[in-house]
Amino acid sequence: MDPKEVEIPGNSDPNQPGGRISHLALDIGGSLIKLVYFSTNYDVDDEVGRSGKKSFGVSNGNRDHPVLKGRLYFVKFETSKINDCLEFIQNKQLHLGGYRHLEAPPIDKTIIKATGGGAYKYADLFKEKLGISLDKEDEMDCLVGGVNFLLKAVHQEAFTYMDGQKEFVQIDHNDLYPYLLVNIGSGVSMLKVDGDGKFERVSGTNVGGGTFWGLGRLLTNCKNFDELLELSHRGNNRVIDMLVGDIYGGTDYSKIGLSSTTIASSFGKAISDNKELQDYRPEDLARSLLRMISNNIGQISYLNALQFGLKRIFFGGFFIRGHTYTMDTISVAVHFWSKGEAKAMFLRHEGFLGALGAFRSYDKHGADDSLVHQLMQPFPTTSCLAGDKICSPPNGELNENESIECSVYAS
Ligand SMILES: Nc1ncnc2c1ncn2[C@@H]1O[C@H](COP(=O)(O)OP(=O)(O)OP(=O)(O)O)[C@@H](O)[C@H]1O
Ligand SMILES: CC(C)(CO)[C@@H](O)C(=O)NCCC(=O)O
Repeated sequence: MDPKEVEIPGNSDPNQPGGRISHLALDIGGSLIKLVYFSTNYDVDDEVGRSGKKSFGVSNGNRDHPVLKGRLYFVKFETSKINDCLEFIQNKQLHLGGYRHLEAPPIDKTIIKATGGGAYKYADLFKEKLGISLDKEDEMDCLVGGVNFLLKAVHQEAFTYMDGQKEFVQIDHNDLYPYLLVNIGSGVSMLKVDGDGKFERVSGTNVGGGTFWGLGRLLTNCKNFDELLELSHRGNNRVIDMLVGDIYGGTDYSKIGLSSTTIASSFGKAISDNKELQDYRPEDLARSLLRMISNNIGQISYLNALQFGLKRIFFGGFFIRGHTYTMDTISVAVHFWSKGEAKAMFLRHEGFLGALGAFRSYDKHGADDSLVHQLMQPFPTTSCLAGDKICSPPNGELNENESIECSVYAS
């Protein structure tokens, strides 16, 4: 794209008098649509500028673009409710926050960065309903771009979770690579990341978040994902999982390092209990299912980390949902299989990696890493609650309905 052919317009944000929205990016996945957008109350920022002038190219002397100070907003919708998402974008006029091809025919003039399979599947719908074109960015590129951005720019983004203890991880920018990124969406992608834009998708599994939600819904009749998570929180997996102790008469199988409480076979008790589905409590079914899927992903992740000699594994994707039991199970699996050698880490903005990567790609043609050049500690806001039809996570760990204070360059 020739920078001369485009402009990034600002438009009014009805929720923020005088606010301007200058960028919107989408990640349209198999289960969820994620939106990231930037909004500012200020016009061109005076404070950061040099020589008392408006801040053109402030922190990067090569740039001759104004700097806008404002906030990044994070919102999500279920993909099956894409019409709610279109309505939200329309109501807030977010679709004007892309870039414009000045010479394109009217229907192709406004362009929004988008990633995920839905950027292909729903391109015509976006054109028909909002009159915008989706500029497709590769999903894996965006995931890696999103994580690297978060790890470098956001204070207290990554943390470990084990035995009920959450600890933020200090990221050394000079010692970040290589690492394994495990993105648990509907399906799971595993990427070995060696640098910014330097990565390989080394593995994946079809047993992921979609499997948990899909099977869980069938087994428990839950009506939404958070209800299923909430159920799992209250359940006891031992009711339905077959443990080593169930097979070994209550004792450990210590010769091969298995304690009596290790799950020998997920859902294994169902073969001999002589019970029907309705005889099990939905709580216990949900717990066994969550544990089975989290364990499996933890183990495959560890095996990939082992194969490529990686000690750090970052887990992202909306399956995790900041849910303590999920994180605990994944961490224990990684710890168990790696004998404490590898470390599972989680991300505060876990579900927005791809959308953030797409957001960053607006700056592809600019200098270095300068679209979002200044970030502060994220803190909660209520600004985007109105458009989000999805409840907050059960443990109150907000990964949506949050904003990050930041600055962007506008063309
Ligand atoms: N409110 C929700 N509704 C549906 N699923 C949810 C919700 N919250 C969390 N999830 C979980 O998150 C998963 C989707 O995660 P994510 O948005 O990262 O992936 P995706 O982009 O939709 O999938 P993919 O990348 O495979 O296309 C769901 O499959 C489900 O397990
Ligand atoms: C197909 C994608 C990449 C779509 O996001 C994801 O759902 C996934 O990685 N699924 C796992 C596919 C596999 O590697 O078996």
